[in-house]
Amino acid sequence: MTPVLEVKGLGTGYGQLAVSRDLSLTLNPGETVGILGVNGAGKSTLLKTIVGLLPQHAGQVLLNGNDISTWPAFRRARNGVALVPEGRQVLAGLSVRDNLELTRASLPSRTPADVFPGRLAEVLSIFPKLGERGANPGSSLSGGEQQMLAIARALLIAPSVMMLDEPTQGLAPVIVNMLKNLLVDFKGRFAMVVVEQNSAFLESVADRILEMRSGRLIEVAATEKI
Ligand SMILES: Nc1ncnc2c1ncn2[C@@H]1O[C@H](COP(=O)(O)OP(=O)(O)OP(=O)(O)O)[C@@H](O)[C@H]1O
Repeated sequence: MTPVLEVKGLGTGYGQLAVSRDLSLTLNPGETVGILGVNGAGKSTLLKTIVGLLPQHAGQVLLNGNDISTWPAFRRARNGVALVPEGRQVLAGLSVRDNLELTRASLPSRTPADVFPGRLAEVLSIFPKLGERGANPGSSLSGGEQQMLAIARALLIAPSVMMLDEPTQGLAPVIVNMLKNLLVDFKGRFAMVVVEQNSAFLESVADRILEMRSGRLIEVAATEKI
């Protein structure tokens, strides 16, 4: 089976600063991998590098066997690499509807006109609150609703791999539970990489858990207490 995502010997960092030197990660279609690690370990840097928001220092990123290392972020998104960023990154001054509409630009240019509205209807059926609040500014949403909006945007590109950066951060336990059920529901439809500090959450959604230590990814048993 060709992995949906393969990261080989990846070096990440900012300018002269190296964060990780030799990261490897293989993700099979539909697989969910969790990544734990202390603050500053380089988890967000890894996700941003995979989606093309940061230049890689070394190594390769392959999507369905194709080397996408030199592709800009928009091309990776058009080919199904989605990021649900840390802090949601909802555009506070735009309406909920416009936050969703912006994702239209992330679809390949030859996408038939009826595809986006069809996907939007499907996404709003998963998150009806976003439809009800469509005209309201992004800033009016609660933390949990903003997280749903961030996930909705990622779903609109029909991801083959969705990366979620600390999705439970700042959410009430009842919302974390809803989020857990949502991700469990997504499992198998597309691959996911979930970066989290909440190991119990990862244990309930991930097929396997890796820990980032000293710039490397180390496999840990799903049941091991971190
Ligand atoms: N824009 C930046 N410029 C320079 N260094 C940065 C930048 N962003 C992060 N770093 C540094 O890169 C390292 C890894 O940060 P990163 O945010 O990837 O860690 P993380 O594991 O995601 O931690 P957290 O859980 O706190 O988000 C840290 O030492 C951090 O200070």
